[in-house]
Amino acid sequence: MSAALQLMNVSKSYGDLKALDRVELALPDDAYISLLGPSGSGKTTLLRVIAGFEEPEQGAILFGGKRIDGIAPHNRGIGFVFQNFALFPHLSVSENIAFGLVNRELNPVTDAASVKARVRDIISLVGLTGLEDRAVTQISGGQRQRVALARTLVTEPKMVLLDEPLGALDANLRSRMRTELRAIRERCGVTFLHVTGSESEALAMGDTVLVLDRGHIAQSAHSDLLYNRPASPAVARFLNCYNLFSGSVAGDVFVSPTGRFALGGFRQPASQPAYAIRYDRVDIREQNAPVLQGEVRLEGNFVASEYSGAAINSFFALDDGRVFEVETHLSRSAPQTYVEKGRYALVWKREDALVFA
Ligand SMILES: Nc1ncnc2c1ncn2[C@@H]1O[C@H](COP(=O)(O)OP(=O)(O)OP(=O)(O)O)[C@@H](O)[C@H]1O
Repeated sequence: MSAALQLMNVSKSYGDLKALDRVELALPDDAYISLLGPSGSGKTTLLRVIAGFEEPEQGAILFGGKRIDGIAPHNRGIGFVFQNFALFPHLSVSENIAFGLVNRELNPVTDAASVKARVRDIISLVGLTGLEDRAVTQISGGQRQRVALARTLVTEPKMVLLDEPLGALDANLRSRMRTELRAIRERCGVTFLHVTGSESEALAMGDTVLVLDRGHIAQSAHSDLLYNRPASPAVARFLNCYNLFSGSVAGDVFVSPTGRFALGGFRQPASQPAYAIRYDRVDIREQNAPVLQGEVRLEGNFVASEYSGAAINSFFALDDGRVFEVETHLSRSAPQTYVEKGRYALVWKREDALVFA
């Protein structure tokens, strides 16, 4: 796996604020990469530095083995798709797509027949055939998204950066466009680096998911690994599928203000000790149900449930006031009803917990 893009020790500050802090990164050729992080973690800044809209004050950026920091954005061979699509409202679908090709500084394509052929190919690639002459104000949000992508792809970039590309679409369309974007990328074979604040989008789309935390890469891993083995409590928190407790390890017990949990699960070295149990690894039982060998138990009062189609998420108030979440997949059991404020046992297997210590 060759590294198409490499960032070495890259930092970018705005005044006293370190938006990127010594970022180290190597992205492969021909892959879909998701970049996940909470608001303000530096995702957009990282894209802008790679694209050349911002220059880092420290470090080096290599693309295809050559240094590109200091080179103008349009000479980097990297395309950028903006969240709001940034289309020209007075131009048609094909005119929008042709614009970048005809007007680019480096190697503009001026021969009308070549422009037409390339625009036609790219329109077919992104699935817009039949809409060539339509004004971009008269197409749907998903179609506008494709025009924005086509406008970038027509210039044959070697990598495409997408800043929250599905953010402007409604939920239905967003999930359809996930599959579409992946399919388009596979057809054109260039690396997509897709910024998102949504953990489900990042996990669903990325061959690799990068997690950004306060300006540095907290983890870079395949979706599966990231989900099952977050590298730090911070990554587990962003994934929004773990109940997390801080505390410390004492022998074979994790001691937290909420309770004492017998250890037995995976241990991940970390500077901040924490205990994490995934929402979907917890059983909800009657308060007096027996606890089996190797199980860990907490008690909580039922607050509410939220139905999300394939699963139900139930929320319990623990005795220290914290909220504990349990996800029950409906393929595994019929929906249960719980008594409001009723007291229940929340039970999991020791080996299902992750311990950061
Ligand atoms: N032009 C700027 N001037 C000053 N501060 C900036 C500028 N751009 C970004 N920042 C700050 O840098 C940090 C990182 O911002 P960035 O936009 O990269 O985060 P993000 O992860 O993309 O956030 P969001 O998901 O909310 O878009 C934030 O604290 C932000 O306020």
